[in-house]
Amino acid sequence: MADNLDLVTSSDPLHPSQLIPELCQLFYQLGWTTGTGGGVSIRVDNLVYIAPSGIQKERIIPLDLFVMELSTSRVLRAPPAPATPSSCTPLFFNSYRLRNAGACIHTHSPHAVLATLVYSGPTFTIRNQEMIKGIRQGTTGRGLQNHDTLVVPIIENAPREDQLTDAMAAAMAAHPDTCAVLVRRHGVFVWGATWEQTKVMTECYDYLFDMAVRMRHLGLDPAA
Ligand SMILES: CSCCC(=O)C(=O)COP(=O)(O)O
Ligand SMILES: [Zn+2]
Repeated sequence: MADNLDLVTSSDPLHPSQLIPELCQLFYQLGWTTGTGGGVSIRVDNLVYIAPSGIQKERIIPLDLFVMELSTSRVLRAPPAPATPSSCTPLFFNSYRLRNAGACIHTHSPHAVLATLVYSGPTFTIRNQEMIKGIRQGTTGRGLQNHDTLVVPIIENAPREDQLTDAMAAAMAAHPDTCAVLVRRHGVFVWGATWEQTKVMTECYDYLFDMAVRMRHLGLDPAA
């Protein structure tokens, strides 16, 4: 395969090849992408930018990135072997194909994981919180109101990431307004129209997961 180095070479700080390493470093500091876990993917039209699998995400550089074609799943650009694309690639593709997302962020945030333990059922629910206003309604793209009820589906973890693909797609179909899917004892996937919207929503979701766990610990009902 031709190296297609031009796909990951840019001096523009807003180019996906520059943004993904920067965001991974930022998210590492938040405990979202430690131990090689979690990740960030960005789509520009038919091009999907993906980090390599099993690599310390906070040390990624533009030349480490894969570029894939959304319509065919073909790899257009790959770093030297033995690198492979993130094992979360089919889950990122769910957000692009089923929601036309512009970016997808996967975190292993302890706040998200704890929320999936405290909420033992198939959904996480919280209402009447200011930070809910940072989340958008999936179907309309409009921002939610603070008094709206936020529902995030929770799917069960699996030994391999690709085994989560169908369950994630089913949860997205059952919850057309959600912009996130929690994976029990694992983390969360958040998507949005742009990387900026996706980052903001991931921060708000993370805050709300933490808030709900703390409220329950205090005997308060986050869904009340
Ligand atoms: C200790 S990380 C286990 C794999 C995982 O859940 C993840 O998010 C990272 O997968 P990748 O293939 O992108 O390294
Ligand atoms: Zn993961």
